[in-house]
Amino acid sequence: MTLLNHHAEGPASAPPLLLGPSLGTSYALWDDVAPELSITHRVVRWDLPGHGGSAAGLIRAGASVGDLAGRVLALADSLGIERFAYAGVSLGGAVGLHLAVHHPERLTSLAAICSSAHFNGSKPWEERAALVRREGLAGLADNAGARWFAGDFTVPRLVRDHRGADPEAYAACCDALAAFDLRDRLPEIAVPTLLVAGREDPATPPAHLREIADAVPGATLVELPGASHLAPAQCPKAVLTALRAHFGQGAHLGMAVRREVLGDQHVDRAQTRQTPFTARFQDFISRYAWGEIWTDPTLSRRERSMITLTALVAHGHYDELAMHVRAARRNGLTPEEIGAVLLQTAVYCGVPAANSAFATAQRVLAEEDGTS
Ligand SMILES: O=C(O)CC1=CCC(=O)O1
Repeated sequence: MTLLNHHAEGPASAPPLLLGPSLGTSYALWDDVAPELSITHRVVRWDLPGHGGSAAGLIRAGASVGDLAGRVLALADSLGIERFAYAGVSLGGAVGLHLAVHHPERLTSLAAICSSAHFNGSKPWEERAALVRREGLAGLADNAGARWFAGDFTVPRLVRDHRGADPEAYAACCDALAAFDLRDRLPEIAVPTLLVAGREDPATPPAHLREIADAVPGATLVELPGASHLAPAQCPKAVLTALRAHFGQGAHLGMAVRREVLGDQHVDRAQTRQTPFTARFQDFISRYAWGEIWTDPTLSRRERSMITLTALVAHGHYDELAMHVRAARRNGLTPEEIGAVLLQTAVYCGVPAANSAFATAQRVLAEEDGTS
């Protein structure tokens, strides 16, 4: 079966995240966002039928958003992806809402960006479909900037892709928008849902996203100043921040605990030194060590500090030990208690190891609070 054209990036073992485009665009809409998301996710972005590299024959006149969602599920199946997080812009977001209502077992999480549960009824889309079937896409592409972007901003590649889309396939996507209205079903959506609105979006203004946020239980709404309809292209950093917080909560929570235990100065320094080569490791540490282990309430942070100090002495990791002596003080251990832990390591890890550990800890404590 012919599949939607797509581009996959990120580790094959990472949690899958599918990204959907808006009408008239291609997956290039995600150029400034997807590579960053692919640090933690297996990102698959796809093209609408007749847009970008997808065959026009993948959609017919009178199509529905459900038909497009079916194409997305077929793509996921072909990649061996059973459950996935999903983010989509406008029509791509409508596909996400449809999946959340009709195929909730396939979704882990949803973000709808500059989208809506209805696109202002059928009339404007019937008119647009008729115009495109009659005259092609040149006229619409000429004024794409005003519909898509705030101010003088533009992305020539996206406007070119709009001009190059197949008119019949584009018109069939308009048919799908004309028939789309999911308002009554929104309260059924049970996956974690994020709505992102562009404050200056004339096509799907913030009120449309607020309507979804009000109806979907537990949904979060973020409004972006300076963004119009194609927020991922015009405000990629803000969109990235919102998506990261939504899809990577482990890392988010982990980062907060890491800052509490190791201090802002240390974490900021580690972040500044981060390179594309080390980014996945840093993210792994935040999610796993800090997001899962240090956040587990079974043991107190004081107890975890004692265990960590001992383990670091056992393996002779004295640089890490210095960092964790500081962390132990932040977690409430007194210099006397730290000394007692190190004394015990002399029994179980060996006197030379404890000797080096005392030297390291003494230096750190003297720097920290002049207690030694
Ligand atoms: O093309 C537009 O004017 C805006 C739009 C509506 C639905 C979509 O995907 O883009």
